[in-house]
Amino acid sequence: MHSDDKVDIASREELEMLLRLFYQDVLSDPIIGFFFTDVIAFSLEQHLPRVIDFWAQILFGESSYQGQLFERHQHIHQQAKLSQHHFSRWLHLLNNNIDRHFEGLNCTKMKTRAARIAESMAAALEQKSPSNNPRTGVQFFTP
Ligand code: HEM
Repeated sequence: MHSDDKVDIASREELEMLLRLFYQDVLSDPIIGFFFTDVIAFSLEQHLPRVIDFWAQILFGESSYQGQLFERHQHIHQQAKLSQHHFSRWLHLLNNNIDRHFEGLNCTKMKTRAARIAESMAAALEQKSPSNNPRTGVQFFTP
């Protein structure tokens, strides 16, 4: 579907607009909202600059992101398991917000990269998960 009133994500201002809408959905979401409201003491205003840096690096080639992406999510995962259906929901909300407001190459890039990062993050967390492996029955941590 082509729409003339949509533009590509081309600046930090547009990233901020998109991410504010995304986190508005995330925070009130019945499936993943609790990670942000109950599991982590989450502050949107503290989080936004880091997440804008993160995406500006991927989309605009800035070298702005200084964070610890995996460690942050591993910390969450240790308190409440981040499962595949949480990642699917997160991606769904992101893709929805991108498609509702923007259109173009950076949109495709953001959706593709998000899916790839989510996949590798989920796989890495699963490996370190403090639970039984359902496929092999191997117990990684003794109670
Ligand atoms: C179910 C999926 C996810 C949940 C529930 C989730 C939740 C969170 C939460 C609660 C934080 C704040 C952590 C803190 O302040 O200590 C955070 C940080 C962050 N998340 Fe996620 N996240 C998910 C998936 C992703 C994915 C797939 C990406 C990237 C494609 C991502 C990118 C980020 C970034 C860049 C930060 C900032 C990290 C930093 O401070 O350096 N998240 N996430």
